[in-house]
Amino acid sequence: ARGPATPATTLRSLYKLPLTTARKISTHVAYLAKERAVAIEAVERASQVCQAVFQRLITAETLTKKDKSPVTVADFGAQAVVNHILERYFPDDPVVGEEDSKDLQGEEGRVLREKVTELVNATTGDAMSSDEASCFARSCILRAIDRGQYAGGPRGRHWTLDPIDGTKGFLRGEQFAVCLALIIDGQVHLGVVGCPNLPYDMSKPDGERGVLMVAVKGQGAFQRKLSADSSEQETPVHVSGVQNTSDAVFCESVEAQHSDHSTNANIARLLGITKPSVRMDSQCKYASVARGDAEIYLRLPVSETYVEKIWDHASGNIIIHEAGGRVSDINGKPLDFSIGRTLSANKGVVAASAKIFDEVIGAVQATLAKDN
Ligand SMILES: Nc1ncnc2c1ncn2[C@@H]1O[C@H](COP(=O)(O)OS(=O)(=O)O)[C@@H](OP(=O)(O)O)[C@H]1O
Ligand SMILES: [Mg+2]
Repeated sequence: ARGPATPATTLRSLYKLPLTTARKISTHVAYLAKERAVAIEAVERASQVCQAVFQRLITAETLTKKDKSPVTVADFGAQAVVNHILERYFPDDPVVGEEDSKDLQGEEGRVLREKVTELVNATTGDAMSSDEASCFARSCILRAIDRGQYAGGPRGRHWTLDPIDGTKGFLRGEQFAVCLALIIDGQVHLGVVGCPNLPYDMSKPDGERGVLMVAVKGQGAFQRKLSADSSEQETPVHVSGVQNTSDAVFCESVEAQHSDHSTNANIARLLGITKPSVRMDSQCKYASVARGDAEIYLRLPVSETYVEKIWDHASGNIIIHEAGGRVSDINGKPLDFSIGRTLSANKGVVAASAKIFDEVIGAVQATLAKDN
């Protein structure tokens, strides 16, 4: 007698495949399929929260005063939305998130808490039941944000979230990203980066903006239009085919405190690079290398004491690998996501297409040896 239909038996009858082949394909297709879909939904919703804040709260006045409060509202709102969606579908998965609810608590946090609650309800109202919405209006918003307090580590699965990566870029109306990744036994298995201000096609820099990039271990990296409906096509992305480093473009942080521009420039010189660097905030730099807009991402540390955070690199790391590139620290050591909330075993970050990666690390090492 026939048993219930499984993904494998469905594929076998659909495509007239031998069962062994259908089984292989079905495992491949199904691996983290639910996590992938939920992560995309969460990043899309959080990106909408950020864009709503940008439109409503950022004014000429907040910019001239260098007022950071709009980004604070968006940061908390985006983390609340992502954590809420993750809890609904994966209640047992802990989250390592950048924010905690301290600043929203008690009488002192009341104004900010009300702003965040109002924002989340306005942007996600249609996605929430009335019970959920009224829960958000009470205390659930704080609880959702604080689901991000997990310590991380080498065992089991956990998510890591940067609700707004590139806060300064966000305030300037330039590049920022919503970044969500799934880490299993210390390795990144799924990464999503939402880049609301990144042109969809770099050959048309003034064209449509908003890119979502996604990668699952072993399945390649893809981009789609942010906020596209789910039937919209995803297209695979690949790193650049440039073989000669002198033809390469490199990208780096906008902020000189986050990455050493002068050391980056010395490395570029050694590689024969003549084109100016592309300065861009956030993990959009990883997305740019993944789809071949640039060949190299250099993040040479400025401070001896700063330790990189896992949420600033996890999604970008898997997207680069799945697009055919490589990522390591400045000594060529893979980024170690198994330690906890930080990348304490690594110093700095270098990402490049696989063909030129060894040469880039060689130039990084030679430059550092000369400087010391
Ligand atoms: N000292 C120091 N060194 C290195 N990195 C630091 C440092 N201080 C902060 N950060 C982290 O940098 C994140 C943003 O850096 P980016 O390179 O992505 O953007 S930027 O161009 O520098 O704005 C930024 O992420 P967000 O806070 O999410 O914007 C920080 O986590
Ligand atoms: Mg960040």
